[in-house]
Amino acid sequence: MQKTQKLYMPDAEVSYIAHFLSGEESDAYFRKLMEQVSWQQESIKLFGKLQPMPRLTAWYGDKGYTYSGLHNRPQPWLPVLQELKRKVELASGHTFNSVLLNLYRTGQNSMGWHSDDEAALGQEPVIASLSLGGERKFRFRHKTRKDIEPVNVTLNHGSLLLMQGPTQHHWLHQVPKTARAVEPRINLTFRNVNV
Ligand SMILES: O=C(O)CCC(=O)C(=O)O
Ligand SMILES: [Fe+2]
Repeated sequence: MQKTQKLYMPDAEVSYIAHFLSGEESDAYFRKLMEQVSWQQESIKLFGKLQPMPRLTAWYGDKGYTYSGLHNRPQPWLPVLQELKRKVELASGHTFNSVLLNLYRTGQNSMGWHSDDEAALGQEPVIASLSLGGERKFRFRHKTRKDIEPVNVTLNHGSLLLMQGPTQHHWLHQVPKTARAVEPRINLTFRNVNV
């Protein structure tokens, strides 16, 4: 059942569909993506030093795009990614021309605080984030208002999180490390990139 839950967040528009894909579908997509995606170990510049990113990534789509200071030439769509893109487009009512994939191999893999506010994503980007595999915590924090509490969502196997409207202007998000033993997790963020 695709029940949409609206998160209560001022200055944002975020909704969550916990059971976007069935358990069986989710298992099958997880296995296919582990196998078929060309996972890369990229580096990021942190305090002037090149460091390996604490996760593997891959980029598929129609156009090139700069992300975390890296210019990635996207790889051509795989059939499995086009299939997922179609499902996400139907559910969200938006179209997408690229997907960024993240593979968090252990609880020590993570993503730091950021917002997806690169110019190439446009003024009020719609970002559809599909999660497969181990559950991880996803945190939101308002950029300027200290009176607003951070928001935590557990992104489960087969869930879809939709961020749109002014969300990226006003909020940061992260996937923190966890000391718990967690299964590997794949996240796909579908985006629209204008070049
Ligand atoms: O793994 C996630 O849920 C978050 C991914 C993300 O924020 C991003 O790719 O920009
Ligand atoms: Fe993000």
